[in-house]
Amino acid sequence: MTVGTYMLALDQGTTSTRALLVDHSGSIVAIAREDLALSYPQPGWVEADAAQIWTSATHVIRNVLKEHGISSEQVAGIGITNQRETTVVWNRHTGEPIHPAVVWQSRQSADVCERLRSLGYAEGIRERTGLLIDPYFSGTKVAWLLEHVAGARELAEAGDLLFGTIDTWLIWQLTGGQLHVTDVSNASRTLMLNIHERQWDEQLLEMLGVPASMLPEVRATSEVYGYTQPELFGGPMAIASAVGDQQAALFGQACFREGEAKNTYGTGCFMLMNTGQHAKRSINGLLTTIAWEIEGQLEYALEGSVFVAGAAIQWLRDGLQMIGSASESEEIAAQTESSEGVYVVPAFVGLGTPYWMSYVRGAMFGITRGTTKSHIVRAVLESLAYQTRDVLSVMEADSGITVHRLAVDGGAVSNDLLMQFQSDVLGVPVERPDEREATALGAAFLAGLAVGFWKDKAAIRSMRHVERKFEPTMTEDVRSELYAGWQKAVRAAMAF
Ligand SMILES: Nc1ncnc2c1ncn2[C@@H]1O[C@H](COP(=O)(O)OP(=O)(O)O)[C@@H](O)[C@H]1O
Ligand SMILES: O=P(O)(O)OC[C@H](O)CO
Repeated sequence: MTVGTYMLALDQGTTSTRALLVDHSGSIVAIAREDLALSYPQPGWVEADAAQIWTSATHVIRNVLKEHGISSEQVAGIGITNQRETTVVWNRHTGEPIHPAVVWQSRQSADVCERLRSLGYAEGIRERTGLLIDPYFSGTKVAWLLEHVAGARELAEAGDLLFGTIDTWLIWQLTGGQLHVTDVSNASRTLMLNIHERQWDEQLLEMLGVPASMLPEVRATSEVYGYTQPELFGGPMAIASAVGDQQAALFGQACFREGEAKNTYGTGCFMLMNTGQHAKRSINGLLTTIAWEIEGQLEYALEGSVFVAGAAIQWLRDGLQMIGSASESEEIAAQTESSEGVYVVPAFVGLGTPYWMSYVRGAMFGITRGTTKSHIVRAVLESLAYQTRDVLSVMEADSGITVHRLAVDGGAVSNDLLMQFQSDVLGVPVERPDEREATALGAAFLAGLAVGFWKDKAAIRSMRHVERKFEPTMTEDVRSELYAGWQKAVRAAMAF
């Protein structure tokens, strides 16, 4: 069935768009990347340019093919993976977005959330969507756009507007406006999908004031949806998967069995545990989400979402200019053996799992006259690890499964100091795979299954190898004391 030599993964993340070629052995043979600018028009708001996201996708696909002398015929299929929840609303006739993309981190729909809460919708929403009422999710962002962009409501009612998460926006563009589709994993992040019935929920749409005509068709995670316009890349390529980036990483880490979990350290930090065919309900602020649908089989996951992880390192670099590059954070943090009582709570856009407090903002504690840049940089790195411990504790409590090793991936896992501290603060070994681009691999694998590039999950699992295992070396007393300090810092930030 397969004719191509490579799978192409298009990884559209919060801070960059990347195209990667993956060969039959599961190795990434080429990467092209373009960084993206975000804007922060008001405190707590985060927006992106949807047109720039699309053009960056065309650039990286063209570049990865060109730089490696590969034609579109040599590509067996494209797997798209994307930052989730980020919302684009555009005019179906002109293709023009009516507003910048509202990024997943953005808090501008906090008032919509207050209203939904005050109307007593929390329990129903939780039950149907597996999610909570929070500005994080697309549905409240669409409601906000329809309420705040002049003329949007009328256009939406007339059927002239389309909604999409980034997968939908890219597929619509790649197919010249022929396909308006999404996959179940992305749809399950919108607050509009009933995750048990696998369809848009009319009552939820009514609650949010979103006309059904705006919504894409919901498809499986691994299937050929259509083909790219031939003129874009020198010939058509099959679009064979769309998948939310965190679910993609779960797949890329071969967490196929119930109870297998991974943690991805990118802009945010997301821990997902496969729960098989059961949509497991959390009582501690985890989300229940669809992992993927393959050959008609839906699988679910529990998720802990941390809004600010690598973004805090970018803040050190761009906001405070304390470091010259993200990787320099390791060298500077290593100048001190400990953060000496300094804690940074990077709640720039509120707190996600397990707190879900949209109005909390960041804070720093424990500063003395002796505090230096390296203490602060170290405390920021440590905050990624503490937030992960917050999530892991509730993941174990809600799933009833003890995590004996944590599989990690994402941009920040190249930081050895962070990985060692992570293992220490969890008291659990941390396993870093040789191929750290688990998100892109997951998309390539899912698309590869759809076009017969790989036979099955067993073939995929055999391609995953651990590069380095970080073992805990800290004593339990030190671990408990440090973590107690973090919990105190979070409580203080929440009280501010
Ligand atoms: N060596 C490092 N130490 C700490 N953080 C890092 C390091 N390298 C990259 N990062 C962080 O990782 C993030 C980029 O990871 P990536 O997985 O590409 O994110 P995304 O998909 O969210 O755009 C950035 O926020 C960056 O600050
Ligand atoms: O851009 P990332 O990789 O941090 O992912 C963002 C998440 O999908 C948001 O839910």
